[in-house]
Formats: sequence, structure tokens, C-alpha cells
Amino acid sequence: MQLQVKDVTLTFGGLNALSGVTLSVNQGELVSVIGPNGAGKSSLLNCISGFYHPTRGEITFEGHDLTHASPHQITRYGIARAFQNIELFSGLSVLENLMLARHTYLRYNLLHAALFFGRAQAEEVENRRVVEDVIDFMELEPYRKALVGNLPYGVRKRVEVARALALEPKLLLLDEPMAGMTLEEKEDMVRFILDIRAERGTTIILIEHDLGVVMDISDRVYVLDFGEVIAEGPPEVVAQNPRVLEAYVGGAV
Ligand SMILES: Nc1ncnc2c1ncn2[C@@H]1O[C@H](COP(=O)(O)OP(=O)(O)OP(=O)(O)O)[C@@H](O)[C@H]1O
Repeated sequence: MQLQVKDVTLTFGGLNALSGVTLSVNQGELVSVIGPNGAGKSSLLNCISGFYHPTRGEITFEGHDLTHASPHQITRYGIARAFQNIELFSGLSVLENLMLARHTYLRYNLLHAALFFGRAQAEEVENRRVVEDVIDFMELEPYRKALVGNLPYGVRKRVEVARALALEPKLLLLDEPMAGMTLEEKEDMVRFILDIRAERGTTIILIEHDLGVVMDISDRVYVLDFGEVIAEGPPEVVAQNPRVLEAYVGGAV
């Protein structure tokens, strides 16, 4: 098991955003988390990525305890996240955003860089190589130097995924990467997600409202409702689960 979320509860005031959530993900798996609005999906990703700390329970990744770790530490352990509300600097180019992500999250401290100038330079060459490789992989070559604020929405969503990939994660967290996209853009994103797993071997946790996509590409699906896991399993099994059908009645998603 690469990631293990054990009995996690997250409380805001009197409200349980998550209630005893247990979930595990194997290396190389593509696992989706679905559920109606407010079910706790983003809260779960926030706990895994260290933005929130569970009120109770435990999260481990490859033997590291993430329960109280900071987002920076968690990134260094090999987990990166593409945000639902794009977290890019609109006044910087695609290339600059990706380089900045590596500098912010992965670079050792400035004193170290000053003392070991040669090593810092080698690191910069490596940063550039990784970033160029991601730009190529995500087919962002035509936009390398373009300011992110000037790009169409669908391309910006793709840059947001590229920003996370530039951190060379072992586990990639995707929070609604296809929200608001046209059909064609969605198809492209699906292809990228499948390629990320196939070619880079990255484990993926996907939050997505488009159930057609989820059922098509996931190895396993977890269904959250009111902060609890109400079903888990292969997509075709989960889709038949009466509790899932009930949670989705009325087109709540
Ligand atoms: N920072 C916070 N403070 C207070 N309550 C919060 C906070 N973050 C989330 N919640 C509450 O926790 C519950 C779960 O929210 P969350 O955003 O995790 O759901 P979600 O499944 O991601 O929803 P959506 O599909 O709408 O993004 C909601 O009732 C929400 O109002």
C-alpha cells in the first residue's frame, strides 16, 4: 500500500467534513473519489496534501507519517496536487510558473546554495531539464513563453497539471481537472491523465464530477457522502451500489 488514510475525521466547528474515512491506494493505481457537493472530497485532498490536519486518524505515504506534516514536507515525500481553482501566477509565463514551483517546493535553502555554488548550478540545469520535459509531455510547447493570464481556460487547467508534474510526484492529486472544459478539452485531459500513469508510472487520485469519465478510466472508485465512505470498489461494482444510486438521486452531482 503506497498511501493509507486510516479512520480520518476532520471537524470544523461542530461539523464533520470527514467522518472515519479509511482509504488506501496502491502504487500505480488510478483511484477516483466521487460524491455530491459538500461530501468532503476536497477536504480529503486537503488532509492528504497537508493543508488541513485531521482531527482524528492517521495518514501515511510510503512509511512517512503525513498526519501532521506541512505541505512542503509532503511535496518532498513525493505528493503533488493540481488545484481546482488554478494556483498559477497569471503574470508569469508557463515556463516561469513551472520553474517557480520547483524552486518553491524542492530547492534546498539559500545558505546551502551559497556554500555549494557548483551543486546549486547543477540543480538549476536539472530543474530546467525536468520542466522542459513536462512542457513537452503536456504538449505546452506553443505556450512556453506565453503569460498564463493570457491563455484560454482549458490550457491553463493543463498548465496547472503540468505545474504539479514539474515536482516529479510519485502520487498526483487531481482536483476536478476537467471542470468547466469543453468536450474536446476533456478528451485531451483524459488522454493526458492516462499517459501520466502509463508513461511516468505516477499514482493518481482524481476528484471528478463527470461520472462518465470516472467510470471509464478509474481502477477503483471511492464514494463519499456527508463525509463518510459509502462505497468502494471497481467502477462497475460501485455504479450498481444502492447507496450510491440513492446519494446521486436528484442529480445532486
Ligand atoms: N475551511 C472550512 N471551514 C468550514 N467548513 C468547511 C471548510 N472546508 C470545507 N468545509 C465544509 O466541509 C464539508 C465538505 O466540504 P468539501 O469542500 O470537502 O466537499 P466537496 O465534496 O469537495 O464539495 P464540492 O464538490 O462542492 O467541491 C462542507 O460542508 C463544507 O462546507
